[in-house]
Amino acid sequence: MYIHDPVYRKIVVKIGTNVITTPSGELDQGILEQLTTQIARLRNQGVEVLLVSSGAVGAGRSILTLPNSYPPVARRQVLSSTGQIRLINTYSDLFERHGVLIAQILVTKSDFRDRQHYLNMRTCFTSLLQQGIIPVINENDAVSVTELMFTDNDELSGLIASMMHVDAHIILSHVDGVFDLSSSGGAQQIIREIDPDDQQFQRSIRPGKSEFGRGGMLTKCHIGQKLARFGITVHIANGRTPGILYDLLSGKPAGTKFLAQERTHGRKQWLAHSEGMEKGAVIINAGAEAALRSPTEANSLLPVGIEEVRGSFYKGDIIKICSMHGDAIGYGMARYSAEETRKLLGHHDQKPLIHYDYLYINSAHHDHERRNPEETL
Ligand SMILES: Nc1ncnc2c1ncn2[C@@H]1O[C@H](COP(=O)(O)OP(=O)(O)O)[C@@H](O)[C@H]1O
Ligand SMILES: N[C@@H](CCC(=O)OP(=O)(O)O)C(=O)O
Repeated sequence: MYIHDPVYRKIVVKIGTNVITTPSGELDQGILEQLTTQIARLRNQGVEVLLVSSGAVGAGRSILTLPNSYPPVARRQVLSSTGQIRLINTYSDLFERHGVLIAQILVTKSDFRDRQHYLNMRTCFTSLLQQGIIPVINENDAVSVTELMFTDNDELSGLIASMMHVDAHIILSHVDGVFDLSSSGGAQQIIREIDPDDQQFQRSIRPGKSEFGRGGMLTKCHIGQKLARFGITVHIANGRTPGILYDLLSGKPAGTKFLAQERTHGRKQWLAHSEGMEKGAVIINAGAEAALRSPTEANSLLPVGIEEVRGSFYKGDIIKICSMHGDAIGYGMARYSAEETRKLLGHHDQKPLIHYDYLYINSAHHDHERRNPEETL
């Protein structure tokens, strides 16, 4: 299959556990063959592909059986670290048939925590792509535990998509896309296109996830909206549909598409993914919140609007910005330490704690489905 003029030149493809696992829990060779063939052909046509694949825990489950009484965190560690070998070997063998070399990159949330480390990772991915190698990425489940875990690989792949400034993030699930579940009765329709500013469609999503999946549809849509606002098109489609990647890269309608808005600055994209990585927090008053949320003005966060400083942070650290009600309204990079900020609380005529260029404000409150490790097995 040759695609005449692929609509995207650089993509992240995320494959969920349920896509590549048979009902009995084995890796599904047939589907893996289909997907690796499509990816290899796209790559051989010059499309740059970063692959984020789940399935380590699933593959581990097919290798060994642990007693039911086994502690959940240790279970995930044992299954993922044994299963990842099987998963990556399967990918390596299948891509080799097409003469494509892959690299394995396992990451944790803390790898994205400071800007220098983040940029080092970007250099790594860029260098691999330059060499024509496909990075196959997964969370390092053996060492990432509880609060420093990604919600799921949809979150991780979203972070990589924005870090690498890709044209499209393709989330391959075992369902055909986002269905409109808001009306009862009758055949359910797929929502073909979603404008990232439209909050209404979320009513059609049921919380919860499938067996073996970790995040669920709400997380996928949350990522879809966020990336589309940064200027990255996001597709949620069925990874089991034959030729699905060819269809998407040919511009044929398939699954659900989040329509990309104008591109935003890379630094703000990084800050937008800072949830859980902050070193401290500030509580700001209503006036400051209104200023930061202003749709017409680019305002920085000044000490005069800060009511309280929490935790201990230094200049250059990421901090969370909370409203008086305790809601996280955004993230930014601090220009003062926590101690210096405390001294400046409420003072006028001071330089901003967070300059506008280093500030990201959530555009809406999203329900976020965070699962604990016990629920992921
Ligand atoms: N509106 C919706 N459209 C499609 N699926 C939905 C919707 N709301 C909830 N879901 C559920 O989301 C699940 C897909 O998410 P997830 O379990 O994360 O899949 P995967 O493992 O394929 O990544 C489906 O099993 C489906 O039951
Ligand atoms: N890192 C885990 C996958 C976690 C995950 O997000 O799974 P999924 O919801 O199937 O994409 C694994 O490889 O088993």
